[in-house]
Amino acid sequence: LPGWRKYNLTYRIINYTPDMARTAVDEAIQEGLEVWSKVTPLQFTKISKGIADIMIAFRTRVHGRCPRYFDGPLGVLGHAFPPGPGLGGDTHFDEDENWTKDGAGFNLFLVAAHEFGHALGLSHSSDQTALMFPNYVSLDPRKYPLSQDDINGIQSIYG
Ligand SMILES: CC(C)C[C@H](C(=O)NO)C(=O)N[C@@H](CC(N)=O)C(=O)NCc1cccc(N)c1
Ligand SMILES: [Ca+2]
Ligand SMILES: [Zn+2]
Repeated sequence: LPGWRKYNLTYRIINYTPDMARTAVDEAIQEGLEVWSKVTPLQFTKISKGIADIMIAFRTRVHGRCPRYFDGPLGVLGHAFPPGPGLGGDTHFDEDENWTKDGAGFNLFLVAAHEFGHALGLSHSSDQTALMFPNYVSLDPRKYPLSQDDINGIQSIYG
């Protein structure tokens, strides 16, 4: 099964980027998760210690026991592991990027929403309008970032 076998998932923000206010990071992450909970029965609960399903961290280059590495400024912006125990669901953002809550640099909400798609079981889409399209397209973050392709994908797992 490509998805989580439960609807109530926990997440924990392990560390914060210095690029943004902590409250702005909390909001961007929460909204990035809400994009998906709005169209599925999924619920997300923030915890501040212990092991969460979705452990979120800002990292650079080779980091911890993560099998994937970051590449400095630009290029890869983040990665997330598909549902499962341990590393499954964990989401990392490349701290060598300039993270913002507006149009400058890379919008954390938009990248987070994309990465959480992976953390919930989605892979990349060839639909240019999809949030799960491989490349970052700077959308107006206030616009609804999910395309029908994204909704079909997530509802095929958690319908
Ligand atoms: C092979 C992967 C590790 C690439 C990585 C990715 O897809 N992470 O989910 C990534 O950071 N891709 C860049 C594009 C690239 N340089 O390969 C990206 O912008 N992904 C985040 C993103 C954010 C918002 C929207 C979309 N469509 C994509
Ligand atoms: Ca990078
Ligand atoms: Zn991706």
